[in-house]
Amino acid sequence: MRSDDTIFAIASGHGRAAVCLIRISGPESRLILERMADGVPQPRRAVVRTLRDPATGDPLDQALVLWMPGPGSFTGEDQAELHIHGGLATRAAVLRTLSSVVNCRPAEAGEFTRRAFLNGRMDLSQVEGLADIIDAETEAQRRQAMLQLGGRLGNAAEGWRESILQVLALLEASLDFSDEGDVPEDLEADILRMIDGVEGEIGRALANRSGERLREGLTVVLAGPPNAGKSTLLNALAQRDVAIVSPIAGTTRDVIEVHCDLGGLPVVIVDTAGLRESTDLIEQEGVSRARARAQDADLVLWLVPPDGEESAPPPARRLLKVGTKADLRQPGHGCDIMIAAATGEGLPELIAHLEAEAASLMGQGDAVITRERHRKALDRAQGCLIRTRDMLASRGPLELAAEEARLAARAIGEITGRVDVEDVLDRLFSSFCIGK
Ligand SMILES: Nc1nc2c(c(=O)[nH]1)N(C=O)[C@@H](CNc1ccc(C(=O)N[C@@H](CCC(=O)O)C(=O)O)cc1)CN2
Ligand SMILES: Nc1nc2c(ncn2[C@@H]2O[C@H](COP(=O)(O)OP(=O)(O)OP(=O)(O)O)[C@@H](O)[C@H]2O)c(=O)[nH]1
Ligand SMILES: [Mg+2]
Repeated sequence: MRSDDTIFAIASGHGRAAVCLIRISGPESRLILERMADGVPQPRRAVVRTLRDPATGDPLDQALVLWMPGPGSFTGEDQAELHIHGGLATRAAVLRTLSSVVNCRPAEAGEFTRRAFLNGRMDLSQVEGLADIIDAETEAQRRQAMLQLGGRLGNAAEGWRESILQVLALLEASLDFSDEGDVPEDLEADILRMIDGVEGEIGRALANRSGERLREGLTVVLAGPPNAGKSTLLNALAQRDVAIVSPIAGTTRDVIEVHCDLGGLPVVIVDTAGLRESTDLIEQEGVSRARARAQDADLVLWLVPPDGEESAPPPARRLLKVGTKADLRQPGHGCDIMIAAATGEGLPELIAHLEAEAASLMGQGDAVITRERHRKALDRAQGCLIRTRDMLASRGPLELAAEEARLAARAIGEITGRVDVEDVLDRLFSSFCIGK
């Protein structure tokens, strides 16, 4: 895809709408406004203009028109916006005219933001923050994404990288100026202290996994024998009729996911097939999917019906034993919590428990890293730093210590996209919607 093309896209949602935003970026943006909108307005001043087909003079729509010249614009190049009426035919007419009056083409997913990145308007960690803002479903996710867009991770990474480059400069100076090929003693102490400082900060960032959990959402799997009341509980938690409930054992076969907002925290509740030996091929598949999801879950709610005490839970990282159909049984069972999803009994307690669990795993909102990509880069950087330090401390070859420091700086550079991130870019931008 050529990056000097002029691109356009509908940046607002599709379907029937009050207003539709058409976004344009690239060198022909000015020409588009001259031909279709009777000239170029003052920069960043919204004006109402009649859009026309320049070939016929035909009025297409009344639009709010914006001119945002580069390099200060979002993409770093000339941009225009047409806020038109939302009708389907209006949209079609404006888009058709756009591609016929000047040389321009529809944008790819994330292409506006890709240009902003390529033009140095934002670093890669900020681009990820922007992607997370679009995908945020809860308040805590939105906050975290805003902090990343604001540069919290990018600034930290740049700071670490600068410190490592300082270490590297001192190592290289020692290489050049010392006859013995080692570091002067007082300098060595300084270098070791600097390495320890950066390594410690990176270690603290790595120790906090709540950012990744918050971005992904906490996965809670409902598992148990058939008829335990899993789907009834899912419907109660979702507050809508998502899953089929019936007195027939083996009703649920597919995995059903519902995204919930528990006090601003994202929790994905997963209903699964009741676990039992079955000769039915479809049910067997459902049961094996249920086991797989339980194994991966952050938390499994193991639902035990009044007559189901003998069944054994599947392997799970964390498991809460929930007695169901409390209305049908005597109190006093070996369960962590008792509910009757059909009547609502015990649900506030269960929800409070889930909220507390979610808060303890992702509630602080103070995590610097939010993706596995960041974790992998920092892990590598930390390994390199530790090798740099060990090499120095054991009077190993200075060249090798310097090389490890160089690799550490490179690994950190991947976070902001300073170094080889081509493969990351394609994946990231394709996760955006068209028009972003
Ligand atoms: N209509 C509209 N709304 C939008 C956007 C947009 O592009 N268009 N955004 C896009 O995703 C977000 C806002 N982000 C933006 C960031 C920078 C600039 C921009 O052109 N800045 C110029 C001018 C600033 C000024 O001086 O007023 C600059 O930084 O120089 C625009 C939007 C969300 N809302
Ligand atoms: N009395 C009573 N009945 C319940 C309660 N919860 C569920 N049931 C009934 O138990 C039966 C099974 O409920 P489901 O929610 O379909 O059970 P399930 O665990 O999803 O079952 P499978 O999908 O077959 O694994 C239905 O008839 C429900 O109405 C409850 O709290 N009290
Ligand atoms: Mg079910």
